[in-house]
Amino acid sequence: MKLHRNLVFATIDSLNDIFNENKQADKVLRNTLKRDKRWGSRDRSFIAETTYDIVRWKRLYAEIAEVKMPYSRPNLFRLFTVWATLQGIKIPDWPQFEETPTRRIKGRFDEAIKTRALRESIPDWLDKLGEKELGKLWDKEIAALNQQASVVLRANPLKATVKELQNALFDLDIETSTLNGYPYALQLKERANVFTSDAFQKGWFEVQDASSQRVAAVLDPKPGMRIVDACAGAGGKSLHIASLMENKGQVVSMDIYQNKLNELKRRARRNGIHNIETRLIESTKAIKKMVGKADKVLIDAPCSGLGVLKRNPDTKWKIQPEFIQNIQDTQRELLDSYSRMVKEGGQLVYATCSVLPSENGEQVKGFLAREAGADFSLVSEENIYAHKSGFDGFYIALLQKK
Ligand SMILES: C[S@@+](CC[C@H](N)C(=O)[O-])C[C@H]1O[C@@H](n2cnc3c(N)ncnc32)[C@H](O)[C@@H]1O
Repeated sequence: MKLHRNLVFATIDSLNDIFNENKQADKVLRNTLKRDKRWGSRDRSFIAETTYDIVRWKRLYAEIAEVKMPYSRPNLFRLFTVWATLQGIKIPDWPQFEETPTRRIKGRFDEAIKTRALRESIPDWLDKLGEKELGKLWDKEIAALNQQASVVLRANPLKATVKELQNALFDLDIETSTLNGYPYALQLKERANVFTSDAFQKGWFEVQDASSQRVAAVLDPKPGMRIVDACAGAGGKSLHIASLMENKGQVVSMDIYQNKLNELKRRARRNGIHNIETRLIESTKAIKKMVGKADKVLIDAPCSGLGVLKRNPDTKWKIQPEFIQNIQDTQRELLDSYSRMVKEGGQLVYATCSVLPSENGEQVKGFLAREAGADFSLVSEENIYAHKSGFDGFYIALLQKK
């Protein structure tokens, strides 16, 4: 592979924003990719994938390159050199690479990967926490979470069948395969920009990981029901739920951020969905109004996001142990408070995109042991691990109210 100057520079600029300016990787890349209209899809994927790779492997590469934060521009080039050398790419003789020794990279790599926290490129505290919580599973799980995520779509049955969507994409040279056990999913055989397709503009599909598609499946909403999606965000699950209800009944999508709910409304319009009502949670009033009124409530709780490291590798560098502690307090409060919206005989689904038992099964166990959970019983729970499923790590528990 030949390296092109403007693509490498765009990658270095993106890394600078992510590492030194503490900006979110997906937002930084969205901006960088707007920079030059002449870039084709290969150029764009080079910038995006190289940036994500270097973010993912930051600790390992920094150890090999012997550089420390904050990274100067020459140090960002050293990180890039480690990436390129390990990929077997020849380093060009540009002045930016003059100071970057390539000879010792392979030897230092062999030495570094003897230590798991370096090999998997994670902070020491996270390695300790993962081992404490998952024991032997952690080794395989963190390795799987360091793999690049595959792209999975969810067909919107209000607009198209899976077959119709597959054919429409095939006409655009985008090959997909169906996934056993995920009735609306199509997995892309190769990465492609699906957002520019006519099918996307017409609301035929959303991009949604296979594990995430399990959440609405477990909730099992039926036409005519009233469902509360209490942490709806931009609506990934709400849209899925509403589509399964065939636009009949009501989905009340709540969140504490209006901008996310606005995005949800935009997506609902594209999806041809009319039965979602968004409600901003500004105080406990919004919850009190709904106490005992929902057939089913989904708490897709804010979490550490450790199950989705494949697609958000910068989470490794952004979260701190205190954040995980605080988010667990929030999860406990949400379970106690939002479960009150379930009517008698109704159901509650608690889900996270984390693989830590302390955010998952232990939260549910704690809830069931408290007064707030006294009327509930556990029907089923799924611990979805990336190393077993091949998709995101998730947790989904279904609870029944007496
Ligand atoms: C895991 S994300 C939800 C993702 C969303 N359900 C989806 O499928 O796209 C968790 C959401 O909880 C929201 N949140 C955080 N604290 C909350 C609270 N106290 N009450 C309700 N939502 C909250 C966040 O804004 C975020 O959108």
